[in-house]
Formats: sequence, C-alpha cells, structure tokens
Amino acid sequence: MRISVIGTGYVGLVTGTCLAETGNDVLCVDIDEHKVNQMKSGIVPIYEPHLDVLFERNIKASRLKFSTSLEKGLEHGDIIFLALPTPEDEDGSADLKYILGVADNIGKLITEYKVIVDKSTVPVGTSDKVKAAIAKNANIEFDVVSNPEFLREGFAVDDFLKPERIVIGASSEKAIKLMEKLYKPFVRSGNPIIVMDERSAELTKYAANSFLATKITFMNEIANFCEKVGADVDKVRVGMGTDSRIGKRFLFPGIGYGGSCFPKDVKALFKSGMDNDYEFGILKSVIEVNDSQKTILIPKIEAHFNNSLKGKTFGVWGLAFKPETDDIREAPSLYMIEELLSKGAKIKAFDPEAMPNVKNKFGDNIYLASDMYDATKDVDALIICTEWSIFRTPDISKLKSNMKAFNVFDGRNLYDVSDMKNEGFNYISIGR
Ligand SMILES: NC(=O)c1ccc[n+]([C@@H]2O[C@H](COP(=O)([O-])OP(=O)(O)OC[C@H]3O[C@@H](n4cnc5c(N)ncnc54)[C@H](O)[C@@H]3O)[C@@H](O)[C@H]2O)c1
Ligand SMILES: O=c1ccn([C@@H]2O[C@H](COP(=O)(O)OP(=O)(O)O[C@H]3O[C@H](CO)[C@@H](O)[C@H](O)[C@H]3O)[C@@H](O)[C@H]2O)c(=O)[nH]1
Repeated sequence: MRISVIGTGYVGLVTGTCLAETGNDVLCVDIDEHKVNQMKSGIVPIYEPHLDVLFERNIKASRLKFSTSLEKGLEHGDIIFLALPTPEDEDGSADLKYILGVADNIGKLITEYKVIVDKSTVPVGTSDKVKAAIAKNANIEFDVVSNPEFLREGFAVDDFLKPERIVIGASSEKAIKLMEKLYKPFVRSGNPIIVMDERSAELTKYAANSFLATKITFMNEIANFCEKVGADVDKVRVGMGTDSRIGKRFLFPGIGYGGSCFPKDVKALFKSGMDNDYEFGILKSVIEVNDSQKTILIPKIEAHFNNSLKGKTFGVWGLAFKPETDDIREAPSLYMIEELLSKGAKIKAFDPEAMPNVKNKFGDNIYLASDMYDATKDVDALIICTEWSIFRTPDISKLKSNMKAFNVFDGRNLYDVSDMKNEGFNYISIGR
C-alpha cells in the first residue's frame, strides 16, 4: 500500500520504517529540513535499538523515502498518518496546533479519497476537530481514523512489529477495511485489532498511560512508606506482583516517571476531565506525588551533608528518562541536577546515549564525563538516575579509588543493600 507519514519524530520514524518493512511504499514527511536531509543520507536521527537495520534495509529497497513537502505526502499516500507532536500547553491540555494546522493544509491540498490516520496522542473529540478542519477547505470524500500508538521507547521496533493490540477508532467501513489490511502482517501472533468508535480510541490511549503512571506512583508511595516503617519495597513488590490480578510489571519504584508521554498525558487527561466537568481526583494526586518523587533523594543527600551542598561534587549516572533511549524529555535526572546546581553543588554526569542532548542544557555548569568512571573522580557522592545495564555491575575497586567519599544515592535500586554496605558504601536507595 502507499503510505505517507507526516511528522518523522519518534513515532513517525518507527511507524514509517516498520510499515516499509512489511512491503508498503512509505514517504515520511517532516518540516525539519535538517532531519529530512539526515534521513535521506541514511542517518537515523534518534537512538532506538534495531531501528537502524530496518531503516537501512528499507531505504535500499526504495520502500522508505523522505520529503519536506506535505503536498508530496498527500499525493503519495492512500493512507496518511499524522505523527505530530501534541505537547503540553500552558494549562496542561494537549496543544493541538500541529495536528489542526496540518489538517487545515490537508483540506487545501487533498484531491482524491484519503484516509487520514491520527497516530498522535490526542484528547477525546480531536477526530471531530480534524474532520472539521479538513472539511472546511475540501470538497472531496475522506475519512479520519484514530489509531493511537502504544510503543515504548527503547522497545519501539518490537512493540510496533509485534503489538499486543492495535486500536482502530473509526466509523467508516471503507477506512476500517483499509486499516485492517495494512495491519494484518502485524497480528500474526493472534493479538487483536480492536475496532471501536473514534472517541473511545482516543480515550483508550490516555487511560492506558494514566493507569500505568498511577501504578508506578502507587508503588513510589508504598516505597516512601516502607522507609517510614522499616519494610523493604523490593519484598513488598514481589509479594504483590505475583498476584496475577496485579502483575509484576510497572511496579518498580524510583525517582518518578518521566519521558515524553506519561507526564504530559496524565496532565492532559486531567485537563480533559476538568473541561468536561469531571475532576479526576486520582490523577491530581498522581501528578503531585510524581512531582515530589523526582527530587525525593535531595533531602536525603542534604541530610547526609548537614544541609550544605555548596562546593560538593556529585557524580550522576544516567541522564535519559529511562534506559535504551537518548531521550531526556521530562527526565527526573534533569530535575535532580537543577536542584543540586541551585544549592551550589557541582556535577559530573555520564549517560551512554543521552550526553549530546544534555550538552546545551546546563552550559558550563556540569562536566560531561568521558565514561561512567570519569564521572566518579573525586566526587563526594554518586547519584544514580537511570538504570542502564552498564551501571548494574560496576568495578567496585575502581569506584572506590575514584570517589572522594563512598556515598551512593541510588534512585533506581540497582544494588543489593547489604552488598553495598559490606563494600563499605553509605548506600541510600528508594524504599529499602
Ligand atoms: N515518543 C513516544 O514514545 C510516543 C509513543 C506513543 C505515542 N506518542 C505520541 O505521538 C505523537 C508524536 O510523538 P513523538 O515523540 O514522535 O514526537 P516528536 O516530537 O519526536 O516528533 C514530532 C515530529 O513532527 C515534526 N513536525 C512538527 N510539525 C510538523 C509539520 N507541520 N509537518 C511535518 N512535520 C512536523 C517535528 O519536526 C518532529 O520531527 C505525540 O502525540 C506523542 O504523545 C509518542
Ligand atoms: O516500573 C516502572 C516502569 C517505568 N517507570 C518509569 O516510567 C517512565 C515511562 O516508562 P516507559 O513506559 O517504559 O516509557 P515510554 O517510552 O514513555 O512509554 C510509555 O509512553 C508511551 C507514549 O505514550 C506509550 O506508548 C507506552 O505504552 C508507555 O509505556 C520512565 O521514566 C520509567 O523510568 C518506573 O518508574 N517504574
């Protein structure tokens, strides 16, 4: 099939590449000329495991092409995916200016039947707004489909190629048939294509993300309470998670959830609720608790250093909002660093992939280390913000010979508490 993807960020790039992989003829369109030129010359502009192999193979097979022209995108595809940003607006709602701006232009450019598919995460009712924006200028038949994306960064290729489910929100039989044909190769494992109305599809995405964010936040509160009463959150987690009604996943406490999705999506669902005369009490608490969780280590660090961090140097391991990505959007590490810098501390940071993205963020105020051990030289403490595998089994003797003092504040519970104590570290983690 002939597919166009408008917006070649994380979701657009993975969508375009994976749809090319199943034999479709894909044109990816982005307004960012630099990015388009990079992709034309074979460079994948994001770090995502396994994407590079598929990307290269499909470019070579001429199934994956790039352009900056929306007009070309509309000419090319029978199905037009919108994978545009829906960032947080000032009032917490999802900003629809990118989606509705492109929809407006589609209305001006469309000359034959197209299925316009919204892959971005958008509030309930957006598909009606997209329809109206296109219809304002177009006299041609078209359909709008809501097809939310559930991929996780770091596992995006696998999640797209072998999804647990595909949600299609549509009211046109013609569009539903086309979408089912397009996605047939991805549901070989028997996982369902779930067809529903557009509003339910739009809400499914927010409900899923908000539920997962709530699950993590609940566990973060249990961890905080464990510290008050001398319980071990690792034991509680396993004890709870083995109940299949609860499940083992997304129960890992830490320094809060981050990333380009959970923080903004929880806020957007809360705002949608308020706009529709419904206050999500649970989401209000999730937002508040997560905000304080991001810096939950700070009082512990301050207490250790007698409330004076001025002139102290901290090594920071992990800048990305989670492992296997270079994405630093809403990364808890950034809040930690900001807070430490404001208290007069110095930072030596290392991340296996995200360093280039942090380069311009704090200017000269932090030293970007050449490797994980370089970030521990002469530090008063090491702070762990992201659970990259490489941090799980450090060379302890190297650490000890580098660090000025043996203090480790672990926001991701990477190590065994008694092992660290036996090694002579003052080891502070979350909920243990
Ligand atoms: N990142 C994820 O893991 C993920 C997963 C599921 C859903 N989502 C949702 O998917 C949507 C896109 O997210 P993302 O992370 O891919 O965004 P992103 O910010 O990484 O990329 C968006 C891209 O759109 C381009 N763009 C902006 N305006 C454009 C225009 N007028 N024409 C063409 N291109 C334009 C930008 O240049 C950028 O390359 C959001 O709604 C997000 O919530 C994201
Ligand atoms: O037990 C856990 C699991 C996750 N996290 C944190 O939660 C955040 C989000 O993690 P994850 O869900 O793995 O990353 P994303 O790539 O943001 O994926 C989420 O957001 C995407 C965008 O909407 C959705 O498509 C995915 O289904 C959804 O998992 C990260 O900061 C993690 O550190 C925890 O603190 N504890």
